[in-house]
Amino acid sequence: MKILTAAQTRELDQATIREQHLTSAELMERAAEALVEWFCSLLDQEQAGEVLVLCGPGNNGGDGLAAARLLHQAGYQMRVALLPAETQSADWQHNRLHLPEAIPVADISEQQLPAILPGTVVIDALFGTGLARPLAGLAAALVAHLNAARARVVAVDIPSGLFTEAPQPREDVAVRAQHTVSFGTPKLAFLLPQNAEFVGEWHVKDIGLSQEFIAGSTTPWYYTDEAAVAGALPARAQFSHKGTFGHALLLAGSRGKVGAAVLAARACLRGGVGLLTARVPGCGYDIFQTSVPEAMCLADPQPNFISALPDLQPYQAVGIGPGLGQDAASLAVLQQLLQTAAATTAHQKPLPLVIDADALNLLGQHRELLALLPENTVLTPHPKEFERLTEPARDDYHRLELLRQFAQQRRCLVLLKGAYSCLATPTGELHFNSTGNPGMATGGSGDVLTGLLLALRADARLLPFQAAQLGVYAHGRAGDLAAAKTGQAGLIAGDIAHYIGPALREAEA
Ligand SMILES: NC(=O)C1=CN([C@@H]2O[C@H](COP(=O)(O)OP(=O)(O)OC[C@H]3O[C@@H](n4cnc5c(N)ncnc54)[C@H](OP(=O)(O)O)[C@@H]3O)[C@@H](O)[C@H]2O)[C@@H](O)CC1
Ligand SMILES: Nc1ncnc2c1ncn2[C@@H]1O[C@H](COP(=O)(O)OP(=O)(O)O)[C@@H](O)[C@H]1O
Ligand SMILES: [K+]
Repeated sequence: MKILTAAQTRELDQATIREQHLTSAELMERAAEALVEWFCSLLDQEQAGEVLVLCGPGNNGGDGLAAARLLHQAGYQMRVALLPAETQSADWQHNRLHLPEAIPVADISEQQLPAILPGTVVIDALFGTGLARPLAGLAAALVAHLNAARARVVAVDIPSGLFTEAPQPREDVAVRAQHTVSFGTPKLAFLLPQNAEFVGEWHVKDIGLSQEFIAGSTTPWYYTDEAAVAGALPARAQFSHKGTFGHALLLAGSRGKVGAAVLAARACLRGGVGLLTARVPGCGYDIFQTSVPEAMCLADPQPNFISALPDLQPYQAVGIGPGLGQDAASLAVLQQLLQTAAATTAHQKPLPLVIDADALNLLGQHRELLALLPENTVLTPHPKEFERLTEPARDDYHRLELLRQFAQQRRCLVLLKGAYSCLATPTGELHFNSTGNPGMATGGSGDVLTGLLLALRADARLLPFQAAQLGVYAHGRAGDLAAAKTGQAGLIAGDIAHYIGPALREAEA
């Protein structure tokens, strides 16, 4: 699903009106109906108590006025407060005229901020995608008053004060909502950690906006939902054999971290690899062979870390990093891997690599090695590892820009991990993942992801981006399936590996 800018959202609005021969008020009515339907499913009249709608002067306020009317008709006890402005939009005026007289309406002023008791349900319809500048004056005072009130807040389209695709100066206020109900497409602001305290849980409602306009829009931002990966995993042909699905090499583990190799290997096998060989330090040989009998194992001559690169000739993809440690000998292995991979081919392409964890940290310390990365290498840094590869980011938006630049410059697929993990492509696209949950914030989750990505990169049937996107999505989906059984607190990384099969099956052609 595409993520559009505020300007594109406005054009989308107009395109929909033209294409479907609507009035803009009719489109606003759809938005209000979608909001109200969602609201009624959240709280009934009794649970809601009095509902206060705060309305700004534009179409976001217009949505609020229309929703107030519809909720009143549904039997909710409504109150409306209007933020004064020199002019109001035409559809605002339309809905103001049609507001039932039974609903009390007050004008907001510095002297008369609306009373908001703790627990009141407030619908924030002050500003939406038309926010033109940071909040100041009365609007800022109102938002501070609302945030101090400890009300239950539902934001319409986007919490007022948040920009759709840009950061706000730090001192600015924005509404802190528990829920944000948005229309048509998700907003970039929803996907960034710095906005989580404002956005709360977000919901995107389909209001029949022009699919043709969306299809024709250019954007660097995408949201990987179920539809984006549907059918991404080709069905297995009747006469396929283990060679069909690739032979992967995993370089992982050091003394005390052999578990990382075990987890990555299990995930790789569950990811459908044909054959898996793991290079582990000498101390890991028995552990590994006992824990993952389906994989082959090449013990390193060193007992505590990996010091020598096996011959790469038999392999269709190589993963390196989980539990690797940062010994100088392992750095030399990484360097040799990068040099050799560029010259080795699988499926007539540079040997696919997946680089994670300490291998990323080593790259960060020796940035001259970045120039050796073969095209379409998959790197999976969490924000700290990404900072070591690049520079500290000013904020989440700046980090996205660094991510985009890095992926373009290095012609790699770079996955910035976390909630809504963001996959950057060599062409400058950013794909935010929709699956996963905070139960996955547990040691080893990333190792499982590396193993799964390795399996999918070894599968010659998948293009590099498809493999990475499917891997990230299925990893999160496996985490969601696992959490449904164990709860988030009880989830451990091995559970994610266990559910990779069911998660991948959902994406099978
Ligand atoms: N597109 C869609 O798909 C659909 C969109 N819909 C809805 O429309 C919303 C967008 O409406 P919108 O464009 O009228 O903008 P909106 O957010 O109401 O704000 C503009 C007003 O605020 C003012 N203003 C701005 N910044 C300010 C500030 N800092 N401090 C003070 N004032 C400030 C600005 O005044 P000005 O800048 O001219 O002074 C203007 O009056 C969208 O979020 C969604 O809810 C749905 O109805 C249908 C489907
Ligand atoms: N709050 C969250 N929501 C969704 N996914 C998460 C969340 N926290 C962590 N994850 C996922 O779990 C994995 C954690 O990886 P990483 O930080 O490398 O952990 P480790 O090094 O312990 O294996 C990533 O894929 C990340 O996207
Ligand atoms: K709003």
